[in-house]
Amino acid sequence: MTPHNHAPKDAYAETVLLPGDPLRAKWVAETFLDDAKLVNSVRNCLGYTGTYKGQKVSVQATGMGQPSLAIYVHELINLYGAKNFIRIGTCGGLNEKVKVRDVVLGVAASTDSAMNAGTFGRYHYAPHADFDLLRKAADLADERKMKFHAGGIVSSDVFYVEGGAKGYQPLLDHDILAVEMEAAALYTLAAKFNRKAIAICTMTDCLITGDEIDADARQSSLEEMATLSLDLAATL
Ligand SMILES: O=P(O)(O)O[C@H]1O[C@H](CO)[C@@H](O)[C@H]1O
Ligand SMILES: O=c1cc[nH]c(=O)[nH]1
Repeated sequence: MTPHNHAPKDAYAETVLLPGDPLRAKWVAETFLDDAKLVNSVRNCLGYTGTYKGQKVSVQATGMGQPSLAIYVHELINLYGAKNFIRIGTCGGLNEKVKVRDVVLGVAASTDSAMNAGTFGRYHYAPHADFDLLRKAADLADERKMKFHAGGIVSSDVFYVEGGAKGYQPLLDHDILAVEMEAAALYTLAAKFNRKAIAICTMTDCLITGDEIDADARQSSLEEMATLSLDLAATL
């Protein structure tokens, strides 16, 4: 038990899906898991454990931004023994080849966050996904004939970036596909504690074209990301 999580020590599975949004955690648990039980509701940052295709799986909301995610993931690793982390997020498009509803596998996560500066000093550490998870996720997406992209993303500390897409110009110039707000901290923590992590995100709004997911399509779009991630969890 911690100030952020009142679940007992054995409450979580080794594999944990991590949406930012607590209601996405609830939706995944109630829609796709068998025997889902609420294990954490501190601050309404909901966490559930159940089974998927016979495999024990958890889903824990992280809130928005790297400091918030880092609290939940640090505790999941160090107090709850979690081993594999699959972020299931939304992201903004930064590249015209990524269309609304497309899934992005975050191979590496650049960031403007100061969180790693103290740790790495003069180095610019490159937070990256686990290769095993990445390869399995890409293979599963291919099997489903899903449209996905694998490449660099940016974990931004700022949602409302000055100038919109133009505010990301150096990243646009270096083939970054999308922006979200948590993957860099997740990848860094996973590397530090020898765990596996990947961010799988659905593009909901393109900062270049202004295209947005429409309300009707939102659920079904996130469903592709959720079931791909659960199928990945079932292989671990
Ligand atoms: O949909 P989630 O997982 O919350 O992810 C994205 O959405 C939030 C911003 O709206 C940030 O947390 C960003 O990373
Ligand atoms: O962080 C995010 C997530 C979705 N869309 C954005 O523009 N930014």
